[in-house]
Amino acid sequence: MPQVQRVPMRAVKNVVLIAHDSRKQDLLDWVKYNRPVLREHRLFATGTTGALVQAQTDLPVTRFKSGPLGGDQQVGAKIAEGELDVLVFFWDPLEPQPHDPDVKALLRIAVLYNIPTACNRATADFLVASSLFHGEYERIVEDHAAKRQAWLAGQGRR
Ligand SMILES: O=C(CO)COP(=O)(O)O
Repeated sequence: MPQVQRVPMRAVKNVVLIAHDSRKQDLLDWVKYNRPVLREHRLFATGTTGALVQAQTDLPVTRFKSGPLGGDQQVGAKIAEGELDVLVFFWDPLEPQPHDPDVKALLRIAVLYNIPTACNRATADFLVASSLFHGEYERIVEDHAAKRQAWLAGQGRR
């Protein structure tokens, strides 16, 4: 079984924003509403989503290619390299996409690397309100990791 590398956590998160066309307005509304929190982090996006975020907010965004042109695959590769921390991906649940295999691959990689992933506004709201975006998550998780390590040692395991 291949091992997934655990990457050190960053306090300033690298957040990637992606939305399919029918959900772009939803994502833009969410970004505008949460601008005060998001401006404290680094934003990334697929091509068209990123262009819209840049045009409608003053938030700096690092853009990958457009999703259908390989952008989802670029994002997946960055996750595998430990360079992205949070995925906000408002994908379209009603229409098939020409690049559906890329969408599935990206969602798979996000699960594999334990990336907090929001696919709708309710979940995105929970993430942005959570300790993840406010610098507390690292401490909570490190505490948990230390306790688990001690328990494993007590069991004679590593
Ligand atoms: O297709 C996408 C994600 O699968 C999004 O790509 P765009 O941001 O370029 O529209």
